[in-house]
Amino acid sequence: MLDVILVGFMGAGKTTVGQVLATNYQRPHIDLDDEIITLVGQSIPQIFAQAGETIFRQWETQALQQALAKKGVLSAGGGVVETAANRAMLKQTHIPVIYLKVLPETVLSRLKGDTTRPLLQQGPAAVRALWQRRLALYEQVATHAIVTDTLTPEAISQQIYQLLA
Ligand SMILES: Nc1ncnc2c1ncn2[C@@H]1O[C@H](COP(=O)(O)OP(=O)(O)OP(=O)(O)O)[C@@H](O)[C@H]1O
Ligand SMILES: O=C(O)C1=C[C@@H](O)[C@@H](O)[C@H](O)C1
Ligand SMILES: [Mg+2]
Repeated sequence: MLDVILVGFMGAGKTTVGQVLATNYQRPHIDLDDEIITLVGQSIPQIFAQAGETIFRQWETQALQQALAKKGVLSAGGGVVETAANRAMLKQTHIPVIYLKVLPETVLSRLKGDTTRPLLQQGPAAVRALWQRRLALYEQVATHAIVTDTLTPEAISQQIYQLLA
């Protein structure tokens, strides 16, 4: 069974913190975006460009289903909460779901110049609107939340460990 699932907006640090947690506590690390890339055999920008977001979300649901049966630390993708079936899976599981909270300003600063996230390419106003719309969705699925804007990945990893101890 997984130990913990990390959710939150793009740039919240799910991948970074998941790697630190997994290394520190000698657990496997699973990144849902990497699982999708392996499943489909294409990069995320390629999937969005060729198949579109709706199909990407279907792959994401399949990857989540598979990941929930694995062991270790799962870093979700930022949009995992977009799909009702994913929210239901996250709410039903007994695995702790940690919401890494981050302000849009922090996201925009951390991900300035990023070209790997298709939903960031529409500019700051669109990112802020997406962030606002998703707020309640992360709250719905989370068992715990950590405000991460001013914390290092190491400090966040330690807070998660303490929350789960
Ligand atoms: N706590 C932090 N403090 C400073 N920078 C951070 C922190 N966490 C992550 N970053 C930086 O922000 C960027 C995005 O981090 P990361 O890829 O972990 O985000 P993510 O939540 O996995 O995003 P996505 O939803 O797109 O998968 C990286 O450059 C990373 O180094
Ligand atoms: O927030 C999102 O919708 C996304 C976040 C990334 O992790 C990737 O899953 C993809 O770029 C979509
Ligand atoms: Mg990530």
